[in-house]
Amino acid sequence: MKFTREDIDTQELDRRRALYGPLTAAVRDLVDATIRTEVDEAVIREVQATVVAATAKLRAEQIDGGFGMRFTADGESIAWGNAGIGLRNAIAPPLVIVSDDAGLHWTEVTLGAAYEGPPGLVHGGICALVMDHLLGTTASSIEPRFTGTLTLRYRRGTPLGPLRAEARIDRNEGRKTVVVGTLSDADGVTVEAEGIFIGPPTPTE
Ligand SMILES: CCCCCCCCCCCC(=O)SCCNC(=O)CCNC(=O)[C@H](O)C(C)(C)COP(=O)(O)OP(=O)(O)OC[C@H]1O[C@@H](n2cnc3c(N)ncnc32)[C@H](O)[C@@H]1OP(=O)(O)O
Repeated sequence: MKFTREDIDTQELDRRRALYGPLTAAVRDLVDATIRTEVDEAVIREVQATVVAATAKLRAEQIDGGFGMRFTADGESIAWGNAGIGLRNAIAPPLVIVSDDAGLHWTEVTLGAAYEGPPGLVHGGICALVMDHLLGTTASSIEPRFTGTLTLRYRRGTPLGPLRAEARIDRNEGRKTVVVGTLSDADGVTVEAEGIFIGPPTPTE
């Protein structure tokens, strides 16, 4: 697994956020526009050439493989390629996860046309992505945990649009943490989730 240390201070981190965040937002918007556009064929071809040229510019200097997870000297994590939260990943919704002192973790996110499965509804795999990441973050609030088993019950279709997901730890069993959660729209729960998240063995195991 690719964990590296990035020797930068908060100011530099903020500078990079301000640089890459708007680029990612623009690409995300491009994805949405590509799905929904109804412009003329000539314009489509012109835009394609522009996008290909822009991609070639970004490709001029690239890292190998995925972005990995980097940590600053202050211990702040930079998971900018992550499919759920990545600041540099236009595929990520992106999720912003918050928590309270009582252990509730939640995220409010709007999923648009790029996340469609059945017409007008969120793709089931995207619901799983949201719940996996939220439940995994909840499980990892004390120490890192990886998804062992994720069980979802799709109670009804999840409409595209604004959604809220919540999670909390149900119980800890040694290095297993069981987390439960829900995904909801304005009318209530659409998906129930339970996950078993597993930490690395302790040195005595
Ligand atoms: C810094 C970053 C964080 C930052 C936080 C970021 C949050 C990220 C959220 C996203 C999380 C992900 O997507 S993670 C990516 C998806 N997940 C993965 O790739 C994990 C792939 N699987 C594995 O690496 C492994 O199978 C593990 C780690 C899950 C388990 O391997 P292991 O450690 O060898 O486990 P093992 O000794 O056999 O078993 C330990 C105990 O767990 C149980 N167990 C084992 N596997 C499973 C399983 N799949 N489902 C249920 N239970 C299981 C066993 O019965 C046993 O229970 P008992 O006998 O003790 O009762």
